[in-house]
Amino acid sequence: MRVVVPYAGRDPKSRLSERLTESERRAFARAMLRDVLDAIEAAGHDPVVLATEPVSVSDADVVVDDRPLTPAVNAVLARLDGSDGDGPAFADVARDGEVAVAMADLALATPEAVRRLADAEGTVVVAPGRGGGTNALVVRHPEFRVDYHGASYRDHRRIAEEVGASVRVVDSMRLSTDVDEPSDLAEVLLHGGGESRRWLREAGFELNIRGGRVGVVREA
Ligand SMILES: Nc1nc2c(ncn2[C@@H]2O[C@H](COP(=O)(O)OP(=O)(O)OP(=O)(O)O)[C@@H](O)[C@H]2O)c(=O)[nH]1
Ligand SMILES: C[C@H](OP(=O)(O)O)C(=O)O
Repeated sequence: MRVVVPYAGRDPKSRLSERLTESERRAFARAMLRDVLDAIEAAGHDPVVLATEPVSVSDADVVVDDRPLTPAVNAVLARLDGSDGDGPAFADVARDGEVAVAMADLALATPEAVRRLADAEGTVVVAPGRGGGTNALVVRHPEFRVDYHGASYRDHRRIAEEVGASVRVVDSMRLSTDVDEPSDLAEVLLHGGGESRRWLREAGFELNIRGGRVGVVREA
């Protein structure tokens, strides 16, 4: 299945700016993107980065679309009813009748988690993110469209209901953990296995285990 991975490379991960400089956030966002692409490929699926500006990644197509997240993803979903876009970029979406969308900040994603998402039945499959977001979707319904930000998990369930889609929710710690805030860095150190964890370790981050929830500290 085609898995679209939205990626905003300019000033990414602004909610991490109290811990990371802008160039560090760019490098860390790239490391997370790499982990997501690796998980998708190892699951036997076909990632395509939907990027706001050109980005070089090995083993994955990149399509540049500088529109905001929601219209950029909806232009891909419109392929499912053949009503938008006639370039070659997402021709396989129309052919297959299905497409997945997985965010580039799912640093804990594994091939198993991606397979569970892709194999779930339902004409709309949703993997909720912490705090009300939507970390991954499979769309097999031609009329479903996204509306990201805010409580998008709730919005996507409502939109799916309105178009008559059958909804399945994937309950997955690995897909629900998007890395947005400093406390999420602890999850990467605890459960990550790829480039993102390596990048944090090399940048001097360690777990801070002092009672209560585990956090992170950075070596001076
Ligand atoms: N193509 C595209 N991807 C986007 C856009 N905005 C965010 N993304 C991607 O969508 C996913 C979720 O993004 P967010 O966590 O909401 O935003 P972020 O820019 O990564 O981080 P913050 O600045 O902290 O909000 C990430 O994979 C982003 O790279 C956009 O305008 N276009
Ligand atoms: C794009 C947005 O991501 P969040 O801001 O929740 O990480 C959402 O999932 O709607």
